[in-house]
Amino acid sequence: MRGEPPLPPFAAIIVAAGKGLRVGGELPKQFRTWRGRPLLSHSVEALREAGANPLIVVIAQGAEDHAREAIGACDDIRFVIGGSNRQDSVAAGLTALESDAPERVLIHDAARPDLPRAVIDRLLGALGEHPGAIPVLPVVDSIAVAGPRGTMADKADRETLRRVQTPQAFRYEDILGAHRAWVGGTDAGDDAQVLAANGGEIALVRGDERLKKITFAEDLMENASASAFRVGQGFDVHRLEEGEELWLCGVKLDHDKGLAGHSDADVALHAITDAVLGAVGDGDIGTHFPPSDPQWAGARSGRFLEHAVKLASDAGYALANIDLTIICEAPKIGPHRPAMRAEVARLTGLDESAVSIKATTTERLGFTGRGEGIAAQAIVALSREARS
Ligand SMILES: Nc1ccn([C@@H]2O[C@H](COP(=O)(O)OP(=O)(O)OP(=O)(O)O)[C@@H](O)[C@H]2O)c(=O)n1
Ligand SMILES: C[C@](O)(CO)[C@H](O)COP(=O)(O)O
Repeated sequence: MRGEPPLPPFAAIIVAAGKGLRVGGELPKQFRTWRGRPLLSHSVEALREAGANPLIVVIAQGAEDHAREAIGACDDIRFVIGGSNRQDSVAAGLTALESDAPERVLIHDAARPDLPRAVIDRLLGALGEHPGAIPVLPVVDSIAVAGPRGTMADKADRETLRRVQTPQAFRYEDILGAHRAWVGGTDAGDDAQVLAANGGEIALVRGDERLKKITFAEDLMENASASAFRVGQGFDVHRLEEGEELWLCGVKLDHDKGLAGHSDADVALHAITDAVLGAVGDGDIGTHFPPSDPQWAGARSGRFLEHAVKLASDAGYALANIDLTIICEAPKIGPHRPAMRAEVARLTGLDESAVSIKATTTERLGFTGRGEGIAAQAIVALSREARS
């Protein structure tokens, strides 16, 4: 606990059943890494620390494993399967609380990971007077109403407008009744709109800029707007064994020994892949392709690198250059350098001039010197992709 005084009892629902289409990528944004750990885990921790009980996390069908992995120890959390839109997911969470019948409930987007305790305090405080309370921020830009042909149709008075965040706080019976009574047809933008449509008055309390919603790929990157470049480094070692194939940079080399590993053990591509993942702060090769997973047995490592480059692109970054060093006594890398360079360029979409492949020995010292294994290290630079 952070040492703040206890709050009156309240339940909480975190909706995390969305697809994260605007962020893109295979893994929905709530399970992606933000500030070093899964996005979902941030709101879970904030609400847990504030004393939310029960704490419901609404997830999509089939997402249980991702959710458990994201949250870690989760005996105190109830998972509920959500619906095809946010409103249905909230309704599923509210229904799951029926037997608990809490007095108050906070409804929060997993997509808003930085949840200050002071906002929770303000919201619950406002519930003394009102059946609902939401955190809002002023609008600081002037507002244009867009017309059908991409021209300005009208202006709006920003003084009366507010940006609405979550969590949103409600008296449970009121918000449950309002969701059940909803006849709005189209999706409500949020739960305050659902309660207001049923006659409930909503208090506006001060929100917090930190509660920004992660909506686009660049939002996942800390200080993304300020960071035009990213740098990552990767290092890997594989054992040389007789009877194995030797793959380096996606090229098969003739040699009396090959590298052993779960995949094709291409130590050079593994180092580059880890460097790319490091540059975007998205785990390492084992996070995305666990050695325990049989589907990666014998896999071509080019797939790993292509995936890492795609993740970087999803995060708004393009590879700028690669500098790789392969450390071994034999085979000689020089004769294979052009083929390796061409293959790495093909896998990453880089021009060959941006792919440097160097080799060195360790003067017969250590495991590489004794020919027991090959090591590789890579540094990559990424630059921000221009987005419209
Ligand atoms: N069927 C849905 C859709 C959304 N959400 C949740 O509602 C919150 C706000 O939605 P949004 O930011 O739009 O997330 P997504 O719907 O996942 O994003 P996108 O619209 O880009 O697909 C998110 O925490 C999301 O997981 C949900 O629980 N169930
Ligand atoms: C609920 C919400 O976060 C309040 O601002 C917002 O309406 C969610 O919108 P989305 O389109 O589902 O991201």
